Amino acid sequence: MVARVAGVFDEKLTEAIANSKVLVVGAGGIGCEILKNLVLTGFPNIEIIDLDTIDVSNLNRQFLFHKEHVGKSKAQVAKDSALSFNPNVNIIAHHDSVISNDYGVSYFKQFNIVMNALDNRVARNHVNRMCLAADVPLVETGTAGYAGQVELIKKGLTQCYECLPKAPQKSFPGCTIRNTPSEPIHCIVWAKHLFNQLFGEEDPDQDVSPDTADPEAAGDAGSSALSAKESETGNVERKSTRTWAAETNYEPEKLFTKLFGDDIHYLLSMENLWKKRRPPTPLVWDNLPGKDDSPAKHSGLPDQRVWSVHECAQVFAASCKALEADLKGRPSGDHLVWDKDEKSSMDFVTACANIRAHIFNIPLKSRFEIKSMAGNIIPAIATANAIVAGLAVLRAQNILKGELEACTSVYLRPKVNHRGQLFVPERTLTAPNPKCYVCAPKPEVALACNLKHLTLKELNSALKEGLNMQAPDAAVEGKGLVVLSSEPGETDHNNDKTLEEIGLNDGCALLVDDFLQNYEVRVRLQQEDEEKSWRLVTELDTPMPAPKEDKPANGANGSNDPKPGPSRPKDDSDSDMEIIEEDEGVETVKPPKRRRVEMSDEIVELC
Ligand SMILES: Nc1ncnc2c1ncn2[C@@H]1O[C@H](COP(=O)(O)OP(=O)(O)OP(=O)(O)O)[C@@H](O)[C@H]1O
Ligand SMILES: [Zn+2]
Repeated sequence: MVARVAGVFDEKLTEAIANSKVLVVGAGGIGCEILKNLVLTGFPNIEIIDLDTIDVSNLNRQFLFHKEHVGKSKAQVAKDSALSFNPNVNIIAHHDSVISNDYGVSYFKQFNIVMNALDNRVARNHVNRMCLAADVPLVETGTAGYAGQVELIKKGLTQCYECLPKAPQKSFPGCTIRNTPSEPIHCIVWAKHLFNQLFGEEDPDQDVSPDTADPEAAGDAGSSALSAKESETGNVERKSTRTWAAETNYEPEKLFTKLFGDDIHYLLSMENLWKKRRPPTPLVWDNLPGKDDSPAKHSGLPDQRVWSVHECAQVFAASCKALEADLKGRPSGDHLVWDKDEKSSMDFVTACANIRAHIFNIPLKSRFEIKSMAGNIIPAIATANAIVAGLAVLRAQNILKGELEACTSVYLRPKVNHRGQLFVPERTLTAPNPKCYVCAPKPEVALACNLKHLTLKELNSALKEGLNMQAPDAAVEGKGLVVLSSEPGETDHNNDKTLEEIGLNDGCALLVDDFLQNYEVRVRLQQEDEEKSWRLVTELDTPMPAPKEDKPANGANGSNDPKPGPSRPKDDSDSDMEIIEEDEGVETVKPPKRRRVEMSDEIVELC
């Protein structure tokens, strides 16, 4: 099949398309559709970037990919398949992260339009900045289940991707997770933390053992358990869970007894917790509910069925052993990264979450349901991707015709609204937020921290994490003193000095820039004695205009992006699923094969 579009569009558009050059970022669910549409519409010069390889789970909706392509570069295969529709198109494929020095401002400048088909904030923020710096119109797309969105981002004309604050991650108090879970999600978060404690990157904020500092337990928490003997499985919370597990050779029965027996006894001894709650029931390995279930109870798809506690314990044992073997096969100090698509990781979390749920009288869930909840996932819908990609290419045509004012955002609603609309366009473009710390003429932000404690190394992380910079350089305003340099080695000797030690005090301002992103921001330092780490204070935090009437409420579909009015859906797609939000940790190097960090990691606040 060869697409022929001559005569379909008016002369002006045909010519504009013929002279255009378009960059598509992401060759996943939406990216494949966009590429196909561009090729069929006669766009002659297209570049496509994707860092990933094709997974079997992509095949159900990323139709440019087939079974024989599994393991190959998404960008390259997308190119090859798209060329079969129109071999006359010039497509350049990059198997690469868009967040790479190779794609600087001058690279972006060569395009008339950039089209984002990404699945994470980090990459979206980055492309947003590159397009602002290069002054290239960006068509930003996203879907979340049946909902979707297409919007134009154009310097000086519209809001940028970072003009509005992002929805905070859903958080649960640490003591709910560790001591008093009451919903399945609490057990799922606990199970993911346990995975990290045993096999992943250990994080002290993800402790899974009973929390004796729980204010509700009021001081005498667990005194009886503490005074009790040091059990065979190790005293509760005296060693790190990992150390103890390694010493016991990850013996499933011993792990089970500690986690679901001893620790629960310990929690029971925190009597105040159970005065108004149903107390948990410790489990005994040899006597688990469901042991004598008839085989009929085990029929049906294992993913859709709720496993008995006995089955969960068996899956727990098998997955523990598989994960231990995986960990042992790695160089010392390496760790596993939880991945909902990795069988043992998902089995482990399903089993642990359900065993804990049973203990706390919380309804058990199927593996399928837990997978959705563990990744904050909703199904990825191929038709939503296709519709959004279609709208995106229509917007690309508007842009080429110079009709920027007509490029209002369009929202795909999950259901027809009271006016009978499935697509809801904005009436006008939304102007840039003058307080945006990215696209304002003089971007500014405050960094609240304790200058006596925050080191330069931590400042570097704060700028990277908080401001999504890749390689920040920072100099003291008015003095020109360079305190952070992106040149390796230049300021490393100061890494462990605190900001106070290098002479920075409350009210000082740093001029911070990221050469790669062509982005400069003034960072005011704000001394806060109580601040344990750091916090960005932006004026974006001021309330935004109320949602307009006929749009889905913010986050209505669980999307990640708190735009006023319709939410900006996020398309963190997965096999048959789509993640709404996660603390993205997309690799920024050039990986031939990535292993995405897909922890949705609800930020757990310690109470
Ligand atoms: N920094 C980046 N540079 C280039 N491509 C990226 C980057 N971050 C994400 N992507 C790509 O954006 C695409 C998003 O598409 P989509 O949401 O459909 O993902 P996907 O194909 O479902 O991936 P998976 O199911 O493996 O998570 C993915 O192919 C992903 O590899
Ligand atoms: Zn902005």
